[in-house]
Amino acid sequence: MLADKSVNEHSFQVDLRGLVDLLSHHLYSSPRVYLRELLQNAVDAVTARRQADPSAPTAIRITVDEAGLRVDDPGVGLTEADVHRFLATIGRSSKRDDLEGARREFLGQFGIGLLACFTVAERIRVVTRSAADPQAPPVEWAATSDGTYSVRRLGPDERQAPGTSVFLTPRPGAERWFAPDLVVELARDFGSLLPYEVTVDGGGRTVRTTDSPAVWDRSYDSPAARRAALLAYGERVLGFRALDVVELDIELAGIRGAAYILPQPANPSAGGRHRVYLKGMLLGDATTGLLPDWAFFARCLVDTDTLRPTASREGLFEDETLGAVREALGGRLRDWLTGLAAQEPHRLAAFLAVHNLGVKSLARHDLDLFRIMLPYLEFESTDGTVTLAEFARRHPVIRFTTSVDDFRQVASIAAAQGVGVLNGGYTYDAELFALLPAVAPDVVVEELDTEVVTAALDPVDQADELALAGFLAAARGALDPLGCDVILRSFLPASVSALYLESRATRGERTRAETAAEADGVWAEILGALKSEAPRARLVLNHRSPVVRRLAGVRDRALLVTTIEALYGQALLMTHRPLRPADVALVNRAFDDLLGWASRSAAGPDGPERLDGADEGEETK
Ligand SMILES: Nc1ncnc2c1ncn2[C@@H]1O[C@H](COP(=O)(O)OP(=O)(O)OP(=O)(O)O)[C@@H](O)[C@H]1O
Repeated sequence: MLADKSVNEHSFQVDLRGLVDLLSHHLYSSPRVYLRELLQNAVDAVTARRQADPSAPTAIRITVDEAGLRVDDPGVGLTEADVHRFLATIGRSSKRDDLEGARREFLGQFGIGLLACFTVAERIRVVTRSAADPQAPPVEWAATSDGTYSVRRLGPDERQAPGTSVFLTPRPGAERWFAPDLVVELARDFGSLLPYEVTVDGGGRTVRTTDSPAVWDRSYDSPAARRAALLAYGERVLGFRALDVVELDIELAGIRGAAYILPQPANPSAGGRHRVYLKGMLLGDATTGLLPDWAFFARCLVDTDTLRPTASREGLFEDETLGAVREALGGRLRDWLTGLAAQEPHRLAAFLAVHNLGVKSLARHDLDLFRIMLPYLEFESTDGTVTLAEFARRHPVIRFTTSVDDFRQVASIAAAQGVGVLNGGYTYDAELFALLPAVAPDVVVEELDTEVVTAALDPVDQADELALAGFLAAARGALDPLGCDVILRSFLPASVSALYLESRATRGERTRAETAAEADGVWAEILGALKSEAPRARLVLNHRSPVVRRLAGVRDRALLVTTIEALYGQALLMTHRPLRPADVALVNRAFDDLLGWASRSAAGPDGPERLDGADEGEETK
């Protein structure tokens, strides 16, 4: 193939000022990271020197004065050629030749970190002398934020010891980032776990800002002392006294630290926010992705040397390693939970009192855990708050509703008849009930059908039914247009006069019919075609109720209708469901009429008889 002579190869042109601005001002969320980048370079330089000379000094010193800030490290330093290669070339890093190896050893890797200093400095000056090449003279590199720099070879006496000093001159308006107290705070926040001692000189005092080895790497007299130290450390750094602390030590992934169990319920969708250090340097205190979603009840404080940072060093890079670490840490928390269940049930109970929801969420995906937690997880039921194990012992068939409304509708009635019902209306509960046979094969679980409740109610004697025949006929006539049948049963508690029962199919059909009535054209046709023969709703009148019994003696048909409408309304209200407009109108009318009756009977001298009298009846409608 002949080369196309009209095609010219070009290199990208870079607007240096724009690039410096982009990297220094827009990559990081706050200028405070400038100190982290300086510390990181100093630590990496010391590490690099100690690879060749394990006895090399390690102390890093930060000095703050009127001129600005200075960081001195006794690290590997740079030759003049290194300065041109690494300091003057954006995106080139000495720490990346052998990428995987470098990642394990060094904190930096992208070759852009130093530019973060331009967020607070107008000038960066580096004076450095190589430890690798003792004959090489010291060099000075000075750069300004407009993207220009100069390199100057220094005399051998201008810097004798190998290592590097970085000087920052504050940018006008950014002086507050150089206040000694703030510098101490930043050095502590980012670098308290760094492996080499860091001190800050400024404001007339010298402060050591490193606090290594980390609290989990120290030795203690007893496990109790260790636990107390971990808890105290968590309280100081995270700001809360944890319910419990779980040590995290995953050697393969180079992870050390602890998970602190939140003392208050956490929002499952908020995502875990963890304080993560990479090789002793703080990555962030709201780092996400470290634990599985279900473990939202824990906040971690960990140091790792395998996970990778994003370029801004403010988050974890989502890769396979992070996925594996997440799984391993999740495993640790699960082991802790199962361990508590087996050995310290009182502590488990305290945990569940706060984090019931998290554990339920987890148990849905983890049958082993569900089995272990079965004796401890609590649910609302007609027997009160119970564990599933307790409930199964009392009820051969476990029945549950899938909504809180359904539960309220039947709970007291079912309980009075001895039918046990669990409320599956709360988050995750119905899912767990349905999973129950998978962990307890001899348990029968059924979603509650209103038929079951009806069947549990005692039928009444024929004679009693006959005595109320007039009332029942009036009731059926009044409620038929509302799609509701009327039946008579005898049940406890006697204080409930009427019960409104509606299966889910009935409710669905009712919603369909209402929508069809409002819809027009094609929709009305489609909804019409979906019409089904769902069982009708039922108003179950309670023969044990004194109110219902007394109705047998009422002759006035109008009053009977008003009363049945009032009972229907009362039963509907007990279901806690939204009322249809037709129901609201009916309930209002019924209560108005009842008030009318009551006021007339109270006003008249022989009022009570009037309830049975036909003369006033017409006026009630
Ligand atoms: N204190 C120092 N001592 C020796 N070399 C240094 C020092 N500071 C910077 N360098 C050199 O300058 C290079 C660029 O530094 P820079 O901070 O911009 O990037 P990095 O540390 O390599 O990566 P990152 O962008 O992830 O921080 C480094 O790779 C290193 O070779």
